[in-house]
Amino acid sequence: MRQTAGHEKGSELTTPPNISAADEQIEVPGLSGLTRDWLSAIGEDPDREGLQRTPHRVAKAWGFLTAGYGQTLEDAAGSAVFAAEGSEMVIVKDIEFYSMCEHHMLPFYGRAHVAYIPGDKILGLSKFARIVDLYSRRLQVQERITTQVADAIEELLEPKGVAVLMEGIHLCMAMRGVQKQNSSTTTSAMRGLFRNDPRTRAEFMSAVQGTLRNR
Ligand SMILES: Nc1nc2c(ncn2[C@@H]2O[C@H](COP(=O)(O)OP(=O)(O)OP(=O)(O)O)[C@@H](O)[C@H]2O)c(=O)[nH]1
Ligand SMILES: [Zn+2]
Repeated sequence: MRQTAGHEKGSELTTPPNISAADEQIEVPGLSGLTRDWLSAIGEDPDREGLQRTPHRVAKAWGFLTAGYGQTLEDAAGSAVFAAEGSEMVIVKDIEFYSMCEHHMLPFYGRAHVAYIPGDKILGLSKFARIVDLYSRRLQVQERITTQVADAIEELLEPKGVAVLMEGIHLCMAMRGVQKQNSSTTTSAMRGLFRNDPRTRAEFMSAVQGTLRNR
């Protein structure tokens, strides 16, 4: 796996390892040359004015879109595990995500909803979004992101239950291939009480229901 250090980060190595706007400036090594070839392969002239800087822009954009490869769960969320303050369900909903499908390298995007029931530990709220980004910013399938987010929360918090629900729109199904503009895909991972107790699952589903696709 590519590491952040391979991104020619230079003096920025001292900055916190969170994904930030600075990551956008880091080119994936070697990608600009490949992008030049790609442009030629599709019949473009990589030297025409509008495309001259495109290989570098693409290499930077992909540095951002795949920044998750250079991060660990500890980097993303390890600093904000605290002693529990209660044992009621916590729901962080409407976390937008953007990812790239591993089959076509085209975007899919949507919203993630994450809930857990604490055991002895709780997590800083922003870290749920950081965990979603950590696993979205790679080549992915939606099911795997969903499972990885649930696994990560279990690993960090050992909670009584975890629920992750993701709704995604896949451009590989809209702008090419089957060309279905209105379909969306929902994936879920239910663990512990969310799997075993129908009332807990129902409480979560009703909390996130209104937010599902209506756009
Ligand atoms: N399960 C799953 N499938 C996905 C995801 N993203 C894209 N796909 C699917 O991956 C499949 C790849 O199918 P293939 O038949 O190998 O590729 P293809 O000929 O380009 O397929 P079409 O998209 O049907 O034209 C397609 O059905 C995509 O819709 C995802 O996140 N999860
Ligand atoms: Zn695809």
